[in-house]
Amino acid sequence: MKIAVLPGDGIGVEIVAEAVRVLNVLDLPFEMEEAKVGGAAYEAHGHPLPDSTLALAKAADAILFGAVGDWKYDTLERPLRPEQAILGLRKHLGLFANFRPAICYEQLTHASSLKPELVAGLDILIIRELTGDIYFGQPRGRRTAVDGHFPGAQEAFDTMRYSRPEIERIAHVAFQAARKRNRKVTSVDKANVLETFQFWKDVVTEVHAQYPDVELEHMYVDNAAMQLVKAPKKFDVVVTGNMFGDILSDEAAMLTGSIGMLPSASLDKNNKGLYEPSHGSAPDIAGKGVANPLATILSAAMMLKFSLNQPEAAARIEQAVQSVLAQGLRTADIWSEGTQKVGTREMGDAVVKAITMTKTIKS
Ligand SMILES: NC(=O)c1ccc[n+]([C@@H]2O[C@H](COP(=O)([O-])OP(=O)(O)OC[C@H]3O[C@@H](n4cnc5c(N)ncnc54)[C@H](O)[C@@H]3O)[C@@H](O)[C@H]2O)c1
Ligand SMILES: CC(C)[C@H](C(=O)O)[C@@H](O)C(=O)O
Ligand SMILES: [Mg+2]
Repeated sequence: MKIAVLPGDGIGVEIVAEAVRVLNVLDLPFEMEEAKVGGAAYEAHGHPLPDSTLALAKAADAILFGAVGDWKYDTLERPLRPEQAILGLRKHLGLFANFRPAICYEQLTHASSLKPELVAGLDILIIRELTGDIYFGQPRGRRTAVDGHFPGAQEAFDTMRYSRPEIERIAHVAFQAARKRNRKVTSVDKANVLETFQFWKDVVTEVHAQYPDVELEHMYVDNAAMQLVKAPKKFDVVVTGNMFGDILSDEAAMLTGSIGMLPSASLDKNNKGLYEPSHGSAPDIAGKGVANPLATILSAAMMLKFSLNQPEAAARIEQAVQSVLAQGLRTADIWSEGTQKVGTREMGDAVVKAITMTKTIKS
């Protein structure tokens, strides 16, 4: 089982180190190879996604990714910016299906910014289309306006687009995922304004005909943003486009207590995948040893389940995470009165120890 390890920038380095330690304690025949990506790769090779990193990612059975980006690269021309690395990996590897489960662990009910009763027992799954939409649509650029409110002025433009097969395949992913859960899909769109999303809604409705056992509801994205904080437990599977999914998944992260708790899996049509926390490189706390590594550790568990066919090992990681939370250990982002504040490393240590304990009990 070959895993490409791409820590990236900022806290990416710190949190991936903990996930790797957790994987190593499982006693499975992993072959891990690390490569630079993002700003780190730009510094070393002059490009955020060097050919060698892309080749490693392609050759691996799965990819463990940290995060990329730093404010200092924001003035670089766009193709050289760190974020292009993760966008390029998604595109080149065909990782169109992004799973972002938002689960509120019992011990973190009080860490959420919402009232405990709203999030207790929360378990929703955001499925974000990841290789289309305004993120990748062409043309895009800058030009002189020939019409609009200010003809002759400089303007910038992007293109929002989705093709029928792109919508069909993500709709199938969502309905199939719902069959393994509570059989409800909420498709989030902006069909009242955007033709791209009227088409999205039409195609999702057509695909739904093949899944009569799954309930489908449509919701506009502005309402969905509101409903997510009003009554999040009414959702089961949420399926949406690339940009709305980006925004709603950060919002959903706060239902779980912290963005540092939200893992993700980005899958291709054969379930080969890239696994990363939903958050970024957090330059504001990078290098301080305080970042929460649990989203990355839980992403490693998703990797074992989805791409490496090791569901038992995945369950051991998930149980270990629950166990450290039950012990009262908290990084700063999920800390509350009466719990013990720990750093990135100590949190990783605790997860490793909890896994080792289950190993001892089993043998
Ligand atoms: N997939 C990715 O690599 C990815 C995702 C999102 C953002 N980014 C990039 O990251 C950089 C920073 O972006 P941002 O600040 O908007 O978003 P961010 O997710 O990096 O950080 C947002 C806030 O959440 C906190 N945070 C994030 N992860 C945390 C963790 N594990 N533990 C504790 N606190 C955590 C940060 O300290 C910050 O206050 C930008 O360059 C952005 O483009 C990369
Ligand atoms: C860094 C950026 C390109 C990325 C996105 O917008 O997809 C990030 O916000 C994410 O959620 O993975
Ligand atoms: Mg995002």
